[in-house]
Amino acid sequence: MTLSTTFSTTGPTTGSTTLFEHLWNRHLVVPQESDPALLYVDLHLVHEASSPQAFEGLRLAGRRVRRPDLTLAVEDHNVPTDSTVIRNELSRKQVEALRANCAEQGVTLLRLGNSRQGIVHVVAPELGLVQPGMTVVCGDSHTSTLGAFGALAFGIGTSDVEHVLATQSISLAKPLSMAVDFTGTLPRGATAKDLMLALMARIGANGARGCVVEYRGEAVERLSMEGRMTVCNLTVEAGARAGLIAPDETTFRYLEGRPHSPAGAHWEQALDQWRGLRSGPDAPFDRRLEFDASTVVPYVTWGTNPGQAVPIDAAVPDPGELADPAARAAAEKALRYMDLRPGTPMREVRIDTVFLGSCTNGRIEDLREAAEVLRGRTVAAHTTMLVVPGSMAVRRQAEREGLHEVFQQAGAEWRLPGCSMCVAINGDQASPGERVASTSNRNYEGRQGAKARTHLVSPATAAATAVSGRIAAPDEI
Ligand SMILES: CC(C)[C@H](C(=O)O)[C@@H](O)C(=O)O
Ligand code: SF4
Repeated sequence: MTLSTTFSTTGPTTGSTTLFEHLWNRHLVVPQESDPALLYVDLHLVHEASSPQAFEGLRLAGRRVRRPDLTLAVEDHNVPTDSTVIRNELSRKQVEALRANCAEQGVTLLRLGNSRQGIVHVVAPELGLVQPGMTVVCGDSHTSTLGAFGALAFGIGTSDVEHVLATQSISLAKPLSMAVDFTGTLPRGATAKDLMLALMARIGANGARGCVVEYRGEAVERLSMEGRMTVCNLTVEAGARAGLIAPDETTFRYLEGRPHSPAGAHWEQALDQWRGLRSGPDAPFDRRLEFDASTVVPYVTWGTNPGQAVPIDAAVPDPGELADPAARAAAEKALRYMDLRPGTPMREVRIDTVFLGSCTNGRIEDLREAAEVLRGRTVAAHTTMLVVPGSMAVRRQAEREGLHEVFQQAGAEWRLPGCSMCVAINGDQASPGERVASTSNRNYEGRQGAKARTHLVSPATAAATAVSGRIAAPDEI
C-alpha cells in the first residue's frame, strides 16, 4: 500500500474565526455541534509503543484498517541506536508486533534500517505528509509538534488509535482555545527551546491545560520550521492538547518539493488554500496571554517538570520562598530527587551525560547549533555525550555537512535515529543517580532511567555543557 498525496481543501478562515475553530469545523463529520464531536482524520501516524492493543482490538472485531493510504507507521521508541539488531526482548517483541500488524493490514511501515526511518514526529514532516489545514493524530502526546504546519495535530490514547484505524475519524470533546502572543523577538543566543522553557516557567507545567494554543507574533514568525516544531512539541508539556502556528512563506518553502507535497498545478492550488489559514483579527480566544520574547535567555530546568526552570545564570530556587504550599511541597520533593541545594548556581551543577536528540531537538538545525559550539572543542573528561539524529534523513544531512566528524572529534557518540535516551525503553538510558543534560522534553522522576536526574536544555546549552562538564551556556566556554 502506498500513501496518498493529498491536501485538505479547508478554504480560508473568516475575520472572526480562530484557526483552531476553522480546522475543527471543517473536519466535523456531522457538521453540527455535538459533544463529543466526531472529527475526520487526514493523517494517522502509528508507532510500536502505543499501537499493539489497537491492532489487536481491530483483529478481534474482524475489522480492517479503513484508510491504509492515510496511515503511516514508524519504528522509533523501542529501537536501539547503536545497531540495527534489537537485542532487548521486550523491545523486539513490540517492534515485531508492529511489523506483523502492518503487513496484515497493508499499512506502510518505516522499519529500522529504512532510509526514511526515524522518530515519527520528525519523519512525517520530512516526507511532506503534514500539511496546513489537516487533522493529524497519533497515539503519542508529542503529535502536537506537527501543529507547527498549521495542522490540527494531537495525541490520542490507544483505544482511540483503534477507533481511527477502523473509521478514520476520532471522537473528541472540543478543547478550549488559547492565544500566546509573543511581543518582541528572541535575543541572540536564545532558542525556541529557551522560549518555551521560559514560558512554562511563567505559566507552569499545567498553564495551558486542555487548550489548543496558537502562537503568534514576530518571535514565532522568525523561527524556522524546526524551531516552530520545537515550540509546538513542548506545548503538551504545558498541559495543552495541541500547539498551532499559522502557515506562512517559511512553511511553504519547507514543504515545496517534499515527496508527498502537492506538485505542479496542485501546488499553486494548495498555496491558495493555505494562505487563507490564519486566525481572523477579531477572532475570540477562550484565553489569551502576552509574553515578551525579547527577555528570553538560555533556560535550564532544576526540577522534575518542565515548568521548574530558571535562567542559566540563576541559582537553584529556595522552595521556602514559594507562597503556595502545594508548589512549595512539589519543589521540595523535586529538589530531593534531583539532589540539589537551594542557592547553588545552576552553572555549578556537574553533569555526567549529555543527550542531544529527541523529537524536541533532534532535527538538523539542532545538530548544527550544537556542532557550532563543539567545533574544535572536546567533551569534558568526566562527561559522555550522545548525539542521536531524529531521523535517517537528519543523519544523512548532518553527515553531508560533516557534523558527525565535529561530534566524533569532540568525543561524542554518533548514533542511529530513534527516541533513545528521551525515554528509557530502548536500551539507551542513564544509571541511578546519573545527572543528564538533555535536549528532550520530559524530566519527571525516572524518565531517563530509574533514579536518573534530568535537566532540560537547548542544543547549544547541551553542547556547551558537554564541553565544560557543568551546566554552561555557549558564551562562557
Ligand atoms: C510512548 C508514547 C505513548 C509517549 C507519549 O505519548 O508521548 C512517549 O512518546 C513519550 O514521550 O512519553
Ligand atoms: S523522542 Fe521522546 S518525546 Fe518524542 S516521541 Fe520519542 S519518547 Fe516521545
